[in-house]
Amino acid sequence: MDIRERVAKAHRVVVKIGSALLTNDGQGLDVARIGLWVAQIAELRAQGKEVVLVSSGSIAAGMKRLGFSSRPTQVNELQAAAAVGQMELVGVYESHFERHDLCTAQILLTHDDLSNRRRYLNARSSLRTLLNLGVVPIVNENDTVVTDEIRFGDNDTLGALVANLVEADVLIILTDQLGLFDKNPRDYADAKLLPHVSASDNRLEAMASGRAGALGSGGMLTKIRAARLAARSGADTLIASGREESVIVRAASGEVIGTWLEPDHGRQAARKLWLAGHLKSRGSLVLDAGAVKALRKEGTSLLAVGVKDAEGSFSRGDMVLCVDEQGVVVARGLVNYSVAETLKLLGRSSSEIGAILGYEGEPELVHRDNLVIV
Ligand SMILES: Nc1ncnc2c1ncn2[C@@H]1O[C@H](COP(=O)(O)OP(=O)(O)O)[C@@H](O)[C@H]1O
Ligand SMILES: N[C@@H](CCC(=O)OP(=O)(O)O)C(=O)O
Repeated sequence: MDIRERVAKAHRVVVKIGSALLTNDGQGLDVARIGLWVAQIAELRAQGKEVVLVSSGSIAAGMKRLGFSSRPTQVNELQAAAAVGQMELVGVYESHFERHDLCTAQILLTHDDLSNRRRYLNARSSLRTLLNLGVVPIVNENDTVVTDEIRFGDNDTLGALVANLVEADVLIILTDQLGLFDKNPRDYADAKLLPHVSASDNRLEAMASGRAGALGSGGMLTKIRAARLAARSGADTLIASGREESVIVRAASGEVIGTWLEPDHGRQAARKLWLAGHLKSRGSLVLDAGAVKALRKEGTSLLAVGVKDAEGSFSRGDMVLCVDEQGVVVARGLVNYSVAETLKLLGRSSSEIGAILGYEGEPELVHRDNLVIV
């Protein structure tokens, strides 16, 4: 099906609005423009679509309130700015949405919330309930409690994980550029806008310099990765300028207004989506060529016989990366044995596990149900 047709039929849309845009390049929250986006979201709701809003801006708004002239680098100052700014942010949204008779809800998430299976399922159920009740959930990272270990750091990733969580059809990422260019338009005047790309195209990274604007955090790189993550649940992603007239309504009708990043494979099962969203790993397993092939081509579990080395400080149940002998990540999964046990099992067959460890554990190092191919 053509992208226009597919997007126009979308029932569930996630809209992510970035810091650079929300704060009008550091001048405090752009209240008037927020009003325009809210009116467009209200229009989508009137068309019967469900919308989740992922909004940045708490740190930038808090910075202004607290009189910081640049984004703090210390975690405690970032946390303080976020706590102050989030109040203002949700206040502005709530008053705009109220004018359209729409109810909003604040959802603050951390990476830990989504990597813990029980909390992930709770977050999913709350979001779905709110959508069924006609509420517009407004999601941000819970910056006040995060430390580097457990933060997403950029809201593009959070937007994609929310798209996975609610199985959205479309993720719209609004930023301060017209879309994805073949090189950074801040640095190159001749950069060309790309209207359509495949989310999995591995040439995209090279086009996106990691450099973000003064207020944003991830630049285009995190937006491309977000599109790939969203593609796992079948969502089309649009990166577009939040300053274009009626951008949200036009985007949701499938208009080519920026860059569409299309999924090129089918929707993954819900449990695999949760695994794919597990972004922090505790170690890695080095696979031989036979194991790489078995995982990629045959979708098998990972057995110790195909593992040559193990690194890190993982315990049973932790997320580990499966890499090939050149260090390229092939898959990620939840491991059944600690690093100390894994090192004893390297290259050994499953039937030997009991004799080596002194107890009978699972025959696989990583079961295929707990494994996602990257
Ligand atoms: N190839 C590219 N195309 C467009 N923008 C790019 C590219 N490479 C890097 N960028 C930068 O990414 C920035 C947007 O990311 P960011 O500042 O994190 O915004 P946001 O707060 O909206 O997430 C742009 O202002 C631009 O300087
Ligand atoms: N959670 C942070 C947003 C982090 C951030 O700047 O993200 P992004 O808009 O993706 O560049 C905040 O509300 O300030």
